[in-house]
Amino acid sequence: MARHLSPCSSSSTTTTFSPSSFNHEAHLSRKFIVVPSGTYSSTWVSRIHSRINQRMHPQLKSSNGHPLNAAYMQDGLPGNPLAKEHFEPRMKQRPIPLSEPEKAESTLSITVVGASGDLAKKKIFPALFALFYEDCLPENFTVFGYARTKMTDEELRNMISRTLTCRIDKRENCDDKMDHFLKRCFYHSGQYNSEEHFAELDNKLKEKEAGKLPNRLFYLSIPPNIFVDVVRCASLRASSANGWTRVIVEKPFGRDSKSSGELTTCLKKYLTEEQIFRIDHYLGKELVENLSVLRFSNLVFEPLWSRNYIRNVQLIFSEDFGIEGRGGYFNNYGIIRDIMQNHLLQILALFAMETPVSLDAEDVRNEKVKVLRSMRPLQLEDVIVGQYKGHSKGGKSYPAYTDDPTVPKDSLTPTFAAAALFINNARWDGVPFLMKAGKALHTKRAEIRVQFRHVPGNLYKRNFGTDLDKATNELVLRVQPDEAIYLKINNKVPGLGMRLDRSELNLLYRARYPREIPDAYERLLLDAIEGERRLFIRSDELDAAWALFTPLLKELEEKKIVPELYPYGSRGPVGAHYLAAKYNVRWGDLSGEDS
Ligand SMILES: NC(=O)C1=CN([C@@H]2O[C@H](COP(=O)(O)OP(=O)(O)OC[C@H]3O[C@@H](n4cnc5c(N)ncnc54)[C@H](OP(=O)(O)O)[C@@H]3O)[C@@H](O)[C@H]2O)C=CC1
Ligand SMILES: O=C1O[C@H](COP(=O)(O)O)[C@@H](O)[C@H](O)[C@H]1O
Repeated sequence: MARHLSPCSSSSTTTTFSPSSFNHEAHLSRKFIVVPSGTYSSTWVSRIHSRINQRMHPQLKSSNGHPLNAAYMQDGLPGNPLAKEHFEPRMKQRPIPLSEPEKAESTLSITVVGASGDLAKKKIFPALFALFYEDCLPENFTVFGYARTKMTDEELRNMISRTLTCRIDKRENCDDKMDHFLKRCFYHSGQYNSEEHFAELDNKLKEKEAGKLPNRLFYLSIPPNIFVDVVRCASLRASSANGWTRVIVEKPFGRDSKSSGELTTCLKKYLTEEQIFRIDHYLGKELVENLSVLRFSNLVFEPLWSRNYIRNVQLIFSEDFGIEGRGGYFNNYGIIRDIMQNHLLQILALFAMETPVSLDAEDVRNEKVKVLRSMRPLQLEDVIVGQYKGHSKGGKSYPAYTDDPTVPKDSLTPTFAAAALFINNARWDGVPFLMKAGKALHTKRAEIRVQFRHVPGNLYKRNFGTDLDKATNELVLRVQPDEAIYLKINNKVPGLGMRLDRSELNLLYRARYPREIPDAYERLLLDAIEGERRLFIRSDELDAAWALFTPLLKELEEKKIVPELYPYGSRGPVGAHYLAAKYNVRWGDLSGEDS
């Protein structure tokens, strides 16, 4: 039966051969590939082609520019329990005979550790279903939930089913797809530090894998204090015997340079760097992915991408809700660690990096690290912090941060911060990169704003009035909501006179691409499954990010800097305006002129 066109397939054509009699692993092991006859879908064909390419041309890229399953060739470096020397020969191009398990069909098991939690329910299971729905998961896959909560398989399925949704354009077979997906979901209850319980999980996984080549992905959707326990137990008792084993680690990766370094050291007792996928879900967002495309594939942008033409860059994150019971985590971290040190800094690095040698993960991450290591140390006077206070509006009252039962009454933890950062390199010398992140503000939004310099000797400056800043071009990448890329330009108002206007050249995603945009977790899960690391954080990137923020965070804490209070639902503390003004910048999101 032919399948629907999937985003995981590159074309909708149908090719002919018989799936039932075709063992693609066995075919990959042959030097010459014979395609049997029969009817088969393009999805499967493209997967097979990918596997053939991986085997014969390890440097080939998939159509989206990703290296094809690069990690499949790199995983399993020797020296720890999860390392599989078995894979070492795959790194070399030579016609070696495959072992029996390699010849067998492979399976994928995804274990969501912390399956009873908020992130698992809200994001991970729905993302896995979306991948299944789009035919992006391998034929043989199993999803396991693991947590301490006692639950049956059926109860897990009920829990998951409440948050599954189908892509708008394919609703007709949604229920069937959900049933199929849920049948592949299982649950194992266990402690996070029990090798015995992970050995039980291993038995269940083996049962489902049924002797096929097992690849295993663990998603650590748990609080950070139990990361190492889980990695130890999983690596010793539940790693794949002869396939790959990878671990996705959720943030926070420590709370400063020291704790992050310790975490990395502990994880590396059990995992190689190649097996660790540190997730920053902002890197999986559509508009963040598009940042490099916009810059490197349009001649009109790249030449302008420097201090010569750019006045300042703004990275803005705001949420219109408060902490809402997450104080146990948040109060120990604060907004700088929660958003700036990772999400916004990652965007900054992508924005400012030099052209990488290629789109390979290591080439891109090398360039990002260079930017991070070129950052000027952050000064306390270039940062302002805030905390939301209670507020009543329209008969409704909104709580202060310290009203939350999970937050200590005397907490100084910032729920808002703004900072001016600089990159000490030739391209960006003197250009302020302003970051702003806050909870309980007037709007939910994430965007990248690029304000360009004035036009020298502008012929039309008389027509702009006194505020020439208002006449400069501004490029905005609205990451969310309502994804868009727009460029503010000056144009003439039609008519006989010479009146100038500000307009937007607007690529509004919902107008141009009516299809639903995949969630960031979908992209990142798929990448981890394919062994693509470009959108995951390498340990030296992490070190550089912490090296930038740790001294500032220490100073804020040691000096007990009191955050400026701002009302729940407001535009944030006024200090953010003064900070921007210090560098002749106005926050673009507060200008009120965007459409
Ligand atoms: N929620 C979100 O939107 C985001 C979360 N993250 C990160 O993802 C991870 C998971 O987040 P989230 O799902 O919100 O976390 P939860 O607090 O919901 O925890 C997940 C599961 O871990 C177990 N757990 C919770 N606290 C403890 C504890 N103290 N000791 C042992 N087990 C515990 C619980 O399962 P059980 O009791 O059944 O064992 C819980 O269901 C965290 O690292 C978080 O920082 C990152 C970005 C966004
Ligand atoms: O990592 C985090 O991100 C969320 C915001 O993610 P988004 O995709 O909804 O923008 C934030 O609420 C949370 O505090 C933080 O830990």
